[in-house]
Amino acid sequence: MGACCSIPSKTGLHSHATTNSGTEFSSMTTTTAATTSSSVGRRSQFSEVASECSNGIISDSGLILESPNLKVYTFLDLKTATKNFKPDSMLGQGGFGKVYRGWVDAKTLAPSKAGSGMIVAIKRLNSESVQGFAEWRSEVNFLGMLSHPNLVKLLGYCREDKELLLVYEFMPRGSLENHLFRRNEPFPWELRIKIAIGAARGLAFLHGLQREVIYRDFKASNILLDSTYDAKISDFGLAKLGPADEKSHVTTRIMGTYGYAAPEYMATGHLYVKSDVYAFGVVLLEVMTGLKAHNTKRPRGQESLVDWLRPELSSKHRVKQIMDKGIKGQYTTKVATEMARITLSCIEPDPKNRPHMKDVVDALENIRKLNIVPDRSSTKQAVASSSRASPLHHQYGYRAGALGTERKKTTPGRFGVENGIVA
Ligand SMILES: Nc1ncnc2c1ncn2[C@@H]1O[C@H](COP(=O)(O)OP(=O)(O)OP(=O)(O)O)[C@@H](O)[C@H]1O
Repeated sequence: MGACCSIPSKTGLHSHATTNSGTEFSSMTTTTAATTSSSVGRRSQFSEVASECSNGIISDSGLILESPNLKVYTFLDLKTATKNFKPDSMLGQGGFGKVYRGWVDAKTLAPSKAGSGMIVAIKRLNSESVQGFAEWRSEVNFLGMLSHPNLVKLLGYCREDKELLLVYEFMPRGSLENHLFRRNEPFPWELRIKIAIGAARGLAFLHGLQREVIYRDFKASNILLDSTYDAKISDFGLAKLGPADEKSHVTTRIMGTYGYAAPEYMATGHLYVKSDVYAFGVVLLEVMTGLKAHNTKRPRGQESLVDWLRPELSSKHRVKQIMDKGIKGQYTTKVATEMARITLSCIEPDPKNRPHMKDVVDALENIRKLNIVPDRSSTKQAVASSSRASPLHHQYGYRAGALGTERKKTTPGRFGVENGIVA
């Protein structure tokens, strides 16, 4: 019930002229009537779970919305909100476009002048991107319907001629990737485990729906952080509805990010819910070591973090050697070995042997409770300094990982049709 009532209703906010023109999207959110009728069909894609409440269905502390409560913006609205996409308001850049800081009215979500109202993140997709429309539509379909404390909130969208934009709640502490790899000070263990638990809860929610959602692109750069480092999964561009009936997998074009994609998916195109569990295990390995999932700058044989370090995870002694040196003293040996155990199970080559995300959540929560280190002052100091540092001023350069140095500014390469590498 709490989750239900905490979701603010934005019914009636579709006041701007709708600009949808494409047939694929035209039935989605154009008018209240259309929204209601189309959303009934869409809701059934997900499930008939748990109890109903006034604006949706509650499921595992999340909510499947009755209708997508999204505001439709014009391109001019979003130009105004971002000061004409001024370069200095850019928050980051991904494979499909740039993300800008913008301002909207906190109540109506109407665009406002910089400095008044609330900050939002506005993603503007590259107009030349072939894959862009499909990703944009997937984001609107999934994030428009699902609501959970560990999924980033989509507030609205714009589609006008070739312009495709998405408006999200602003996540002031950026992504886990920024903290793990792009800053000079090591990121504290307590925050790493807190974030891992939050992200695991988000995935568990998706996997717990009656018609499961396979996220398909789980990675550190898609875990965004609010002001208190609560994690929210963003970027549903590659998400897929899980198999219908008794099937175990869906077969799909191979797309994702090097280093995170599960071996069975890379080899066959068969995508399982457990393929997400594999990617989650890769993120856990990054969290433990402070090293990137895939880095072509590492020596031969070490490019793939999993291939390189998987053998180390089953030895208590060797696990200590691979932990990020920067956070020494912030966790106990027991914690490191338990982390290694759960990581190893997530990256099992056979998807059947990987745990369910809800079990991963439980395991991580237990690990968090286990971590009674003798002297917590180093952790407290590290947390305080991490909280003081502004996430909006990422320092680029080098930082020490456990086993060497990792160059900061390299986003793991995405693959798929967009850049022509289809396995
Ligand atoms: N809601 C948000 N609040 C604050 N910053 C954001 C938000 N969404 C994205 N960003 C910033 O923009 C960057 C780019 O995000 P985006 O989702 O486009 O790409 P990515 O996940 O980094 O890479 P890829 O597109 O290759 O998967 C993020 O790393 C983050 O720093």
